[in-house]
Amino acid sequence: MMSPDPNFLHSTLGLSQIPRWNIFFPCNSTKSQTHHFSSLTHSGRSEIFRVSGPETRSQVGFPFAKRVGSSTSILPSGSWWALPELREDGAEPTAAMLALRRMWELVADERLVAFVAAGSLVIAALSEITMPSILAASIFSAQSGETVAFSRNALFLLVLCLTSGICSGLRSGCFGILNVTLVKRLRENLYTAILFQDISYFDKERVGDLTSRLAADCQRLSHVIGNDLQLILRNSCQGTGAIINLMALSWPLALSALVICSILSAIFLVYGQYQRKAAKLIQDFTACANDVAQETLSSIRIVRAYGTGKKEFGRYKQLLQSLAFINVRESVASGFWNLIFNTLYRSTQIFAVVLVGMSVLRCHVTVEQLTKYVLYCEWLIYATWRVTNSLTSLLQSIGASEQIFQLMNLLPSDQFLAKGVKLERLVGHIQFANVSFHYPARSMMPVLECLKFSIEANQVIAIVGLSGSGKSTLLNLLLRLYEPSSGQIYIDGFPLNELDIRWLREHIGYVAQEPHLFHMDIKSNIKYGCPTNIKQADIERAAKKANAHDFISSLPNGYETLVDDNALSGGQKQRIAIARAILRDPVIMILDEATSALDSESEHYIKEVLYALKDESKTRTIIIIAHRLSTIKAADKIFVMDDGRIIEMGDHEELMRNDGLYAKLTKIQADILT
Ligand SMILES: Nc1ncnc2c1ncn2[C@@H]1O[C@H](COP(=O)(O)OP(=O)(O)OP(=O)(O)O)[C@@H](O)[C@H]1O
Repeated sequence: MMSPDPNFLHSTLGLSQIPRWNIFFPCNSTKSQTHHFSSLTHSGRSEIFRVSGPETRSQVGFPFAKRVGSSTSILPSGSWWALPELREDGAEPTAAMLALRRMWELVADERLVAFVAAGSLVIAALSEITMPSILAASIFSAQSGETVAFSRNALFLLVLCLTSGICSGLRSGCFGILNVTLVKRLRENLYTAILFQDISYFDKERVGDLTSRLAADCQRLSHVIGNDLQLILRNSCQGTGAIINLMALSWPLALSALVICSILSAIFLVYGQYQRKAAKLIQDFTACANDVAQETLSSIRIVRAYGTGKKEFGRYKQLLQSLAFINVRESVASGFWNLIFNTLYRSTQIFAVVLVGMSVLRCHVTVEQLTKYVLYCEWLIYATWRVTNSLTSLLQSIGASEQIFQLMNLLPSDQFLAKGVKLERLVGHIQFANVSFHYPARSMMPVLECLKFSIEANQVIAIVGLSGSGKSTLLNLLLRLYEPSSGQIYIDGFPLNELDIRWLREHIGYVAQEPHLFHMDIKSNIKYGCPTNIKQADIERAAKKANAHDFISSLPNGYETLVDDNALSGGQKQRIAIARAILRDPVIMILDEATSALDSESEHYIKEVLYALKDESKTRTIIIIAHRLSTIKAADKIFVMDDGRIIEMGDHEELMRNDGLYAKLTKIQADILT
């Protein structure tokens, strides 16, 4: 099996697939004395660099012995252990304190629960750590026939047992509540912060990355309170109790136990770091593998049609190899850790028995003290291990929280902050005054240049032009999805950016070029964004005007049919989207005709919709981007766009007489259709 090919990973995944880390993956190197690493960076750039070292075969490891290569490479710090590099996300202690404070602010409402959690944690820990001492005392008091002391100890044990049981239950329940509250509030705040960003923000960010912040990263943070913090506090209490008890028994013995714990902690820190790095890589590569599988399976028709099944399997297999590469190393490291931990732990017991046994023989300590020493040593070692483990995990989880808090710090778009003007009545007069625009993501590429026109209320305006000439962009500005780079747009004489955008959008009906249906029934899709008191009769009326009623009624569940983006044809989706826009009874109707709607049915259908919209008492300004020019002959005015400018303007007859681009496009389409 080959090691993962970095160039493959780079070209097929881009870096967006591995969102958060700079990953350096060891390449296959059979002869050279150096490691080649390929870095997959955020910019998608692939860098190769070398690290000197012994000969390696950084292959995945099956069969294991064959893959290990030279025997020295598997020794600690040997080249076999090299994992892909990634940006450390463990938080600094100061950043950790800040993050913990923010988390506390999110759960501060539940402070009573927090105090009960902390209180029960301390009481349970103290009860548990007192037990070994009383247990030993009970046994030895029974052995020496001290009935009163035995009964007192047994009763005390019962009380400790009850308190630790009740308090442990309270502790887990309360920490659980805090945990759920934290994750819920994190997700609420994060989702709101994302939802109210400018549209240009979504041009830069991948939806997959944002949803991963919401799902995986928030879930990961839940470990902080539910697990890490709880375990750190609990084991610190128990560890301190164990040390105090050991000190009370004999301070030289207590110091020797502490030395063993320090050695174990140091080894664990090294192993823990390796293990967490491996865990993060496993998480990332699993996510990549899932992405590839999701992409392939959701495009299965294209994959089948182009016969790329094997290639897609290859993509997936490469990622599985990367996963196996890391998993094998992680498993071997875990084996080493278990070996060291168990050996040291058992040798501590032997050491204690030998050392303290000698003291017993010399009558310096009693057998009861020896028993207590062994028991508390055990507690101390486990407590040290758990504190070290949870502390590393806490810092890692908090490291992951940085991006969440950064996102939560984003201010909502100005559109939602500003309190704009609500006009008494919207008439539908639109004016573009020297409007120029470039997308924020492509600041060097002007898309619209010095647009200057006005549209009277109740007019039907058609916008035509070659693909990429800026038609949809013009509508995006009118919907205020983006702000013009220069110039001003006026609605009924008011600058667009001074109007209350929510109010304005209530009066605009918009049908996008690629209409999107939500995963809900047709009825809910049609009334999406309308007030809740819409009647079924209103929905059906809108559907009839959009020519959607007949096909909806023919479905087995009619308006109750559950749909999504895949369950209907393009034309049917377009009709539902039009019904949705009509139901709003908009003053300004914006229709971005689907590029694919170049069939003969579409001609009648667009005409019918325009007719239905005009055939009403209400004044309505209609702007339609038309790809099929014969559909818009009757428009009051036609704008012809080319390369971000309006190069011709007039009605059908005028433009045909002009014999410009419009006339040329009309003739070409007529020739194609005859
Ligand atoms: N979100 C975006 N970020 C950057 N550039 C964009 C974005 N959307 C569109 N563009 C670019 O802006 C230009 C105009 O695109 P627009 O979608 O407005 O053209 P169009 O005339 O509507 O095309 P079509 O008829 O094919 O729908 C194109 O060059 C396109 O690549």
